[in-house]
Amino acid sequence: MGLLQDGKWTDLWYPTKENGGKFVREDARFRNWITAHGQPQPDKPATLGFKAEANRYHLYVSLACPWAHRTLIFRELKSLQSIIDVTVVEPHMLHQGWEFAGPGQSKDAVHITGADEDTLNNKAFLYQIYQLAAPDYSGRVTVPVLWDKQTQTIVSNESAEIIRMFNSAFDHLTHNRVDFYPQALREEIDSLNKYIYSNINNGVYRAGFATSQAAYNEAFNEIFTALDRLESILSKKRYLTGSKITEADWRLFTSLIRFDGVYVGHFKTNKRRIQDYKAISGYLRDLYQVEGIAATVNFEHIKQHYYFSHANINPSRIVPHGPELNYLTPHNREAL
Ligand SMILES: N[C@@H](CCC(=O)N[C@@H](CS)C(=O)NCC(=O)O)C(=O)O
Repeated sequence: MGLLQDGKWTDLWYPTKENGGKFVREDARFRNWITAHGQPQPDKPATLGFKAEANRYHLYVSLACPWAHRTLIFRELKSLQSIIDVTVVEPHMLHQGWEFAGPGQSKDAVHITGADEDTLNNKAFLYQIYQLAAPDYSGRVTVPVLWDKQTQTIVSNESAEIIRMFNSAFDHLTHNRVDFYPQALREEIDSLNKYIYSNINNGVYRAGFATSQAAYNEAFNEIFTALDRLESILSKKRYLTGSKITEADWRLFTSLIRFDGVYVGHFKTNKRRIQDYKAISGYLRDLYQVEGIAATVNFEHIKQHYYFSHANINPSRIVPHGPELNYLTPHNREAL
């Protein structure tokens, strides 16, 4: 685990000491946009515009990562599978960060089924993809990465923005006009996203990566206060904003699906399991059973990543076999 400093790889864990033991997530640095016609977003003049074209863009993802998982879900639900191809990194993120399968693997690497070689750029490590895009890059090397084959650069490494692009920029090519960010619900979705990001999506990391009891306590309390609030919303509505699935649901989904299998144990978010919340657990099964979604969930990569990569949290690197999970039982939420 590490980061690039002036284009050079440095093996460093997150600096929590200077923040009283708190984990503070760094902002993503590549923030350009793909639009149907290639102009930059009108409200983001500093960014470059990229034109939506078939087979021009490539996704680098980890199947373990909740942020990357969002992009795979949108690729699936927006019929982008044949237009945007994907490379899956190895789940173990070790001294050289994310790495690909294949002959260039680091000596500590263990190949896990489902990880790919980088046949597009022929690199061994994800940081080398960042170096291709910006030879003097400084910052963390994260997934997902949306790569432009034409200009050989990274369009975006911010999942929240990649899914917005996927939601609409390619509609004229795919003719899939399902809208997960409809105009009338934008304010509500934005406000849910903000709340869920800080208390759940990033909340579990703030609990798990905390290096002081106080920082852990704060995150832990915020997570379970938020889950109680979501339980109350979801006992009255099938999805967060009502009867239609929106972006806010998919952003919550990728954290919920990792909760009982990993966060409860590895990140110590163990006041309750998702299974113990009647409404949230039914809602999670409902989303999991949407066509195409189960195939985007890989529990082997998820468990291998967290338990094996974070040796400061789990020094033995033993990956637990349990718990038994079954998201295919009836959700009984149609009536809501
Ligand atoms: N803001 C980014 C966050 C992505 C992120 O933090 N990904 C994690 C994996 S779950 C990562 O690659 N971490 C490597 C690191 O922090 O060094 C997004 O949502 O796209």
